Amino acid sequence: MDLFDSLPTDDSASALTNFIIDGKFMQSDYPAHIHDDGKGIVIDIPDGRLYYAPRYFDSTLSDSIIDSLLACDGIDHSTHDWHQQSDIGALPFKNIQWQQDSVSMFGKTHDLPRLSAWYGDNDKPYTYSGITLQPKPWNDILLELRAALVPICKRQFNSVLLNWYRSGNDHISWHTDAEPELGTNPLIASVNFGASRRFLLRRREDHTIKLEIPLQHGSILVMAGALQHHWQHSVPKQKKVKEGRVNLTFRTIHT
Ligand SMILES: O=C(O)CCC(=O)C(=O)O
Ligand SMILES: [Fe+2]
Repeated sequence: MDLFDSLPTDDSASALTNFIIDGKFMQSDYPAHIHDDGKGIVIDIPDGRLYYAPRYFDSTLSDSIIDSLLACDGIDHSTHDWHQQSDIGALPFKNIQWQQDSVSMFGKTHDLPRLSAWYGDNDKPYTYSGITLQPKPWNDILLELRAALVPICKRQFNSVLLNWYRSGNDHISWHTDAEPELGTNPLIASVNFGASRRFLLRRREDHTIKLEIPLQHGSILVMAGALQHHWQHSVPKQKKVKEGRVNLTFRTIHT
């Protein structure tokens, strides 16, 4: 079966109108409209543009995708206590070789508060938070997800960074995706499965200017324009969230 046989064809367009009130995105001041594809919302923010499709993949398909992304021989990923698991990189994951990355700061190493994996064309190394990652080769699931983005992004990305937030304790701090190898005004497509988490954006030079988007199971968020140069983003801790979440950010690396 083609994983993407069942893209939603239902009344998702009518559900989208709940995100737009008087021409503005949710509680924000930013103008928003429904995209011609009927699946997503376009949000215009100063120096950037966002496309958000809350249910790009239907829930049955999304369930099976997260199941594949976390599958590990001999472990039930949905009940396992991943925060207590050491030696992640040595486990027999079926599709994604997850790893615990760490960063060095002031002579000390710190584990990142999430697990990650990097896949893509093999000639595209990437430096991220001070660590250089060599991508692992594409597999079928990642290629299908990449293909599903073509109608929106009109391009084939050459790499993807996966983040696994094991629970609401895992998070990503304020940052921009403005590494030099992404070029000027990078287009970044973020795909989300599992727990719904808060995705926050704030202006680099004025942190009181903010926007929040709930990234739910099966959603896609595309960040475009000069956004990475003017806005930071983060996924804060949400202590009450017990369920895991996998986020994939597809990117084009220029080397
Ligand atoms: O998990 C997310 O939604 C964001 C991930 C992210 O910002 C990144 O990997 O650079
Ligand atoms: Fe990011």
